[in-house]
Amino acid sequence: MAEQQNGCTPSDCASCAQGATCGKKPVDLHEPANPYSHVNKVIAVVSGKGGVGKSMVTASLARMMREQGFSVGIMDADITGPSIPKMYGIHESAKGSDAGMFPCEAKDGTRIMSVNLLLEHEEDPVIWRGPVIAGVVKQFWTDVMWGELDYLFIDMPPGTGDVPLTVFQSLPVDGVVIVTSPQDLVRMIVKKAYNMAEAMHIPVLGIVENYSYLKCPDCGKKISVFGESHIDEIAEELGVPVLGKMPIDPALAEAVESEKFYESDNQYLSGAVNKL
Ligand SMILES: Nc1ncnc2c1ncn2[C@@H]1O[C@H](COP(=O)(O)OP(=O)(O)OP(=O)(O)O)[C@@H](O)[C@H]1O
Repeated sequence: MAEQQNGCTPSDCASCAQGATCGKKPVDLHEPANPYSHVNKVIAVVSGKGGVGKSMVTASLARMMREQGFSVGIMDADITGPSIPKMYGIHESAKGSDAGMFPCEAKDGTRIMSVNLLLEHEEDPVIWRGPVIAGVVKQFWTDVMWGELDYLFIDMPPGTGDVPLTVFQSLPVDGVVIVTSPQDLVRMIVKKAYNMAEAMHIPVLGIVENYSYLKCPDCGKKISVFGESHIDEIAEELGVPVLGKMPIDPALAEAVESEKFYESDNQYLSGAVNKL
């Protein structure tokens, strides 16, 4: 897992000849959860680049698990581009007590924390430097009272910068879901995300392809808007499952636009239920 320094893990140390004397023993950088949080599984949703619909996939996975009867939270770690609260029609401010901050609860019971719930006006831009942003994400773990959760999904900012690094090092992430779209650079981009997770010793649970195709409303033909998909080959090469292929679906876009994602019923990822 993320207990590493100089590329070593505790299990590496156990079998290393220098294990007893090495001054570079792994340091556990994990931050403690808020005492009022009991989270069973933490899943980070990542993408190697922006614009692939990562928030859509995060919320879709959360919805799916919610529909299965699990208690679910979403941590919106995309601090400079938060979109989760609006998808669920949440515009209020998060409340707090001496013990920490309460996540806001969506109409389907999904608990949400996002920087937008802490800003005076939700249109205010977040103009903070990387370390400050990373610190806020850490606080979403240490200071938020998530309560009992079966799943906490983290909507990560795109790429492999400060925030993903902080999340992987500081939070007990159980697995990563990689989101991508069927475009030319996809092989390289997926591999970047995969390699980052591997470097942090976090298992990749699978890949979701978004914008896979568009179904013609008249004849039902599938149109590959962004080119032919290569996700099956890439997933096989990496030895990870494809959790689903999501088409461009106007019903999903409408659920976001109308801020009623809590009503959306996305079947495209149903194959992922047993893999999370
Ligand atoms: N499969 C889809 N079908 C229809 N609309 C989609 C789909 N995926 C995403 N969208 C829409 O595209 C827009 C951008 O999606 P989203 O907010 O998830 O991207 P994002 O999280 O900003 O992407 P990234 O974080 O990768 O830059 C949203 O308005 C969303 O409703």
